[in-house]
Amino acid sequence: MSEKVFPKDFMWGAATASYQIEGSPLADGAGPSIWHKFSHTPGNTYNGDTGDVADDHYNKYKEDIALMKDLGLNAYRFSISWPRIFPYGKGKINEKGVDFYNRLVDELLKADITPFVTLYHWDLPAALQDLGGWTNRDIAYWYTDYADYMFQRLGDRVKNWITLNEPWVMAFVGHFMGEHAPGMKDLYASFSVVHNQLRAHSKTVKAFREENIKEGKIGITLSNSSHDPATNSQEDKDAARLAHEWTNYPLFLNPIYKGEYPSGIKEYASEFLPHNYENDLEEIKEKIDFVGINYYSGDLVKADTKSFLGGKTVERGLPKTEMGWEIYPEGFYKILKGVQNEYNPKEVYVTENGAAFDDKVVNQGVHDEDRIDYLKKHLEQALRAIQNGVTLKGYFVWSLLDNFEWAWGYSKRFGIVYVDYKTQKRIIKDSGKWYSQVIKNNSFEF
Ligand SMILES: CO[C@H](O)c1c[n+]2c([nH]1)[C@H](O)[C@@H](O)[C@H](O)[C@H]2CO
Repeated sequence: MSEKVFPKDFMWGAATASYQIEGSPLADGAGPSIWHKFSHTPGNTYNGDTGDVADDHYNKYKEDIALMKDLGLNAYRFSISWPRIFPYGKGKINEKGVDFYNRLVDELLKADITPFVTLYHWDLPAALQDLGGWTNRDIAYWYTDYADYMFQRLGDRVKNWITLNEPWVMAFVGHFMGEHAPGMKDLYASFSVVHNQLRAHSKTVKAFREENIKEGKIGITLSNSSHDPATNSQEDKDAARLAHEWTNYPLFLNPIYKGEYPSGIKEYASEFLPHNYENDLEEIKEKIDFVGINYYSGDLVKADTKSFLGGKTVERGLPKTEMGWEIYPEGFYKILKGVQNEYNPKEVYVTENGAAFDDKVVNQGVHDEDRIDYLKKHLEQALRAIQNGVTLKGYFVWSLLDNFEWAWGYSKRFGIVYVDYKTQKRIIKDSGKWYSQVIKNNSFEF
């Protein structure tokens, strides 16, 4: 393999999520999600932004798939909105919600674009939150029933399934920091949410196996930030290791692959884990087909007795994106290599990588050289990972379209396609044109 070309059949895609792009959250019988309620609660999002319209993808999906085709994508990662299917989370089924995703999948296949479906990207049916949401052990059954229903309805055409998107963010940003829905601030709740998501994930993997979906594959997508010790001191090294075990893939892959939480979590955070959690570990340890890795940035960790797990992040003084995240491509390699070394997954996909910059339309174009530079530097590290034994099979840029960036509303743009929210006009940014060339050449050098 030439040193700058990705393997033959490497998958090139883009990623989105239902609440961030679809709009029409209550259309055609859909029930409210916790993000519908959270964004409609004053003070929770920038400018009071909500997902009521977003990119109007619910109505413009055919136009957007035509855009994907123009860009040359051969895969597309999107999420299903659980409350469109089960308006109350369980029980009554909303056929019109199922129809939308049937139409979306059929249109993707017509365009020769492989669908990669995320079953859960944070938009929990609000009715289930009223029952405790992810803190209620029964959610493992509610979620598995929802997932299994989707396998039955779409499994003849959708072969690649992701159970959960970034369970760490759901658990800690949503239940400890309070900055995401459902807006809780309870560390015990957070660790119960970690544990119940793992139970739901593994029950769903079992249900997936029983559905016997021809050529089907199932995995999980995990958030990661490369944590390096701020100094060579043992205290900083220990703090960086704990931060890695807590916020990155080990918190979930250790139980899934090894049947136990990471050693640092057991040693320093076991009081927060649910009572008798050990009884669930055997069931949680369930083989998956691939690991999805999300990566955006890295940081330094300094020992700090006042911080949770004894560490706080400090900056390196590197250039930052519009999110204030330092640009650290080498961390991408470290995360990818670390996953392979620690768990040796059959397949790895980069299910999100991208950057927000202050994009402006100039002469009907968006000249986002900073995003091209970010993407190129990270693709170099992804190829380096493959050349060093990582079973990386595909890359999904975040995101196809500028979209609703959670608590930041529409103030942060991650798309390779610009969205004018007043007119809903799409403009392919220079980074989108560049990415199209990457796909055509299977390389970031052309
Ligand atoms: C530290 O970044 C996280 O891993 C992360 C970044 N992002 C994500 N997770 C989410 O999966 C997306 O919904 C966000 O839109 C996207 C951009 O913020």
